[in-house]
Amino acid sequence: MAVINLRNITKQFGDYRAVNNVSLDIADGEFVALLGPSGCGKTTLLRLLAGFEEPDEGTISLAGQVVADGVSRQMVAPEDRNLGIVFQSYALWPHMSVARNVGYPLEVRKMLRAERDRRIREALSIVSLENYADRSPSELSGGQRQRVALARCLVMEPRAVLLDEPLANLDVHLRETMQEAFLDFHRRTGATMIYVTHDQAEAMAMADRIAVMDRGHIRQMAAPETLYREPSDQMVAGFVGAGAVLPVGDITLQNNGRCAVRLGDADISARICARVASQTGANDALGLCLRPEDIRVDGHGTLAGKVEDCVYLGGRFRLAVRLANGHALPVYSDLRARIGENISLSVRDGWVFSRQEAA
Ligand SMILES: Nc1ncnc2c1ncn2[C@@H]1O[C@H](COP(=O)(O)OP(=O)(O)OP(=O)(O)O)[C@@H](O)[C@H]1O
Repeated sequence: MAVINLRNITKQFGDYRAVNNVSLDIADGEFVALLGPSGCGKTTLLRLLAGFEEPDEGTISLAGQVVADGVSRQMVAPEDRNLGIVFQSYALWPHMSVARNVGYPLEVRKMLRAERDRRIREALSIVSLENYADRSPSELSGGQRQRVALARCLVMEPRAVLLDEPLANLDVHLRETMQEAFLDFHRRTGATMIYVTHDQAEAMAMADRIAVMDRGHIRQMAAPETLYREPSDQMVAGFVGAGAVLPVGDITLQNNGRCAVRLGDADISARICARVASQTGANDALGLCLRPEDIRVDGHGTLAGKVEDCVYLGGRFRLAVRLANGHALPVYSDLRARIGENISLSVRDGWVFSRQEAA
């Protein structure tokens, strides 16, 4: 499976830059999610990779072969890129059995029957549908249909599998089951996978790395835990995970990549992004990202707030707390709290970063 390289890719529709100077390297066998709000350019980036769109600038290489070049206008056709594609709509033939749907791309290529049947059996087994070969797609659930679509791209032994919001049509329960199915597929095939979604939980659950996109740019590309703990800017901090980004006043640098931040009456010790550590002091360009698991409801805490909402999550409560400075903070608590109750919080960690966009 392939190494994929995008260099300075730009795609313009009229005077709107749907993809703006994007560079991206995807390793062999990696599972990468393209995550971002509606209209940020995820699907356009996937379509550029697939060959359905031509870049205005930049180059795309698959396993070292240039397949699109914005300067020379060199383009390898989608069918010659050997990429498997799974869409939101399953695009199965309703009049063909599951097995024939899966084997159809091989039939088109005139592959011999015996080899075709072997590959169909193997692909159906990978997606755990070996007992459904003779059914018609109308006799399957949405999740099973999506697994047929996965098996169909697998028989082609593609360089990589591109998935465009493949779970968007499924209900919440089935989405979780299918996340397991995709992870299992990834483990068993070692395929390079590029997965478009606007659902951060889905991206976090599956991807080795996530590229967070916003208005045509990649804001940050990192492992899910790095995006969550160390977002590079305000957009990423707000889009990935629960929590709050608060403006901070005076910041004093400490040792070991940490700093002291004044927030209301509380002094908080937080981690600080190396890139902005030189900008400490009174600085309203810096923000403090607080995640709920780093905050405790604590009679001795120094950060004061008032409970505005309390929701039972099973095992714990999620409180919406309004701080004296007017900002809202999500907090987890073992105990139920009354709406309007004054509570004190202690903060054991936070992350200070630049609120300005890096790009
Ligand atoms: N063929 C096209 N012609 C004109 N504008 C387009 C075309 N395709 C996409 N766009 C515009 O480019 C921008 C990015 O679209 P894209 O489909 O890549 O976004 P997305 O992040 O996948 O969004 P969604 O999650 O809603 O599918 C949007 O503003 C969209 O309207």
